[in-house]
Amino acid sequence: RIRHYKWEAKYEYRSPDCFKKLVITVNGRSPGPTILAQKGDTIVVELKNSLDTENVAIHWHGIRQIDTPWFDGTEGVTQCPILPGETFKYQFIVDRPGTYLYHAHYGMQREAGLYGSIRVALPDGESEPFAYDYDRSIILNDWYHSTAYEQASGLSSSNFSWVGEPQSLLIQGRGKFNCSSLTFASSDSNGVCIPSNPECSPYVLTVIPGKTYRLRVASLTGLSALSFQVEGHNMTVVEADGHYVEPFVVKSLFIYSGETYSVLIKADQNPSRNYWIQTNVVSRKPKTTPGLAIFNYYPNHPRRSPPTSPPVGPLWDDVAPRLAQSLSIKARQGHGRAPPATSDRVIVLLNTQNEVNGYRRWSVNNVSFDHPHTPYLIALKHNLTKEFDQTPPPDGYDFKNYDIYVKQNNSNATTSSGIYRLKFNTTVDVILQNANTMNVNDSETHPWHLHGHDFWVLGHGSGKFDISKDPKNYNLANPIEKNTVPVHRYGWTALRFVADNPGAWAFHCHIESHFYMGMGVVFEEGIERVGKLPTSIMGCGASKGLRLP
Ligand SMILES: O=C1O[C@H]([C@@H](O)CO)C(O)=C1O
Repeated sequence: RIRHYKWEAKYEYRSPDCFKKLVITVNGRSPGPTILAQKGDTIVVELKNSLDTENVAIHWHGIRQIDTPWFDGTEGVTQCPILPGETFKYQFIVDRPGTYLYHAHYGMQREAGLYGSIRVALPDGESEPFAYDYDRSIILNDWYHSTAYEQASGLSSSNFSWVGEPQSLLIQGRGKFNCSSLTFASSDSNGVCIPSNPECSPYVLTVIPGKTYRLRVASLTGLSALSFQVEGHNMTVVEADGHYVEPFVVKSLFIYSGETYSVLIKADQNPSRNYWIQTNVVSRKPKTTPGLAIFNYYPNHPRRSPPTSPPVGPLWDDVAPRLAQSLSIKARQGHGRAPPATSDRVIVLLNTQNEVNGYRRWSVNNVSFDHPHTPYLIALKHNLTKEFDQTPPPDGYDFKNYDIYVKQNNSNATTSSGIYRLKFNTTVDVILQNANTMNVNDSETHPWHLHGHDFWVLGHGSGKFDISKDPKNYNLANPIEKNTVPVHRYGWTALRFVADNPGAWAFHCHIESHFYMGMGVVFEEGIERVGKLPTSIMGCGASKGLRLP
């Protein structure tokens, strides 16, 4: 079946957390419309860029784009940006059931509000390996009052200015900023922040007592790692990034930017009242008040505040329960695909914060990523070797001498547009190695997202990865497949994937500012197998004058 969508991306004034600012909407909404499809469907999105003075591109997060690597929506990697006034047609197959996302993938544009859900159902006649009565989706986000341009300019200036902590947390596009904390006097009179604005009334999830809900929870935060809880209710985790999870029960779910989970929640509490849905920041010292929504037991009034105070989430600086959750996520019995038993290549990626020529950057193996203006896919396919650095970045770092626990001076970092070229159909292990930042006693959580693939998560550990020892403890029996995974503070995460999807694929930290500051790489595989590129993705850099056969 073909599912045809006509979308228009536009800047509009909105007050998602009561503070009025320009938001990118899709057909008037942020989050945008949900794509509802069935496995095997073809999705066609005709996207009109009505941003007037700004380019756009949309990434279909978690969709592998098999046979359509040019519609991955990653500006600079798989396509040229879509110019103002133009309409671009994305067309791809959703080949797997599950919970996915879409969002802008141009500069720091995702932060402006262009994002939404993709929900792919099983084919007719097939059913999930768990039972539920109703299916609901929510996206968690963090929200800044500064624009993506202000943030990007601050990050890329030699007089570095960090984006800081977000002003609020949004649950399905709704949050609450404390308007009275605004310092400029005219705020209320000119309508910049109005606490009673219905746009910032809390999201309400209405449930029928006794019924079980499949809640698809996703995070697209710009910065924050989150904990998510429904007051007084347990959650059974059953899906992660489109794969069935061996069920486990949590009181709070840790979720990192770019991840999706399905949890089952039974409305089995006292039905005469409502409950809080709460999300709060973990891993960074929170300066943002928790986000709240209402878990409304029908027929209580949906706006009736729960009689209790919102639940308190886990301690922000306690890494142990987050690592424990990461280790609990395994493929559901009888459902996972087994990974290859061995790999052909091991790439260790050291994650560091660096100073490069006076600019604050993030790097992997001391190389800070800087993508060119001719998209890699086009440059590779058409042999435009001058368009990016032909020297690949290193497969490792100085394992012996690098101390991941200390603040380094990192004077040796460079920027590069070089990419990893993978032999087609080989098995690749990637070890994400975390380290100290440029501040003493500081290491951050980074959620890494891979385009074009799912990977098996073979292990997580604390400290420095030891190649002679740690692979012996890999989970090869029932590893979960995901497309986004965190590397915890001072820890490591081991992944395995098969380079079997011809194209050029970004792999990057899903923290918007970190990717912008160079925390990413690109993998190429099987470029010779990529079919004729559509001309619609061209028109920038050296693809402008390209003479096509
Ligand atoms: O990239 C970052 O920069 C700041 C801080 O390290 C600047 O000193 C921070 O918290 C980040 O995540």
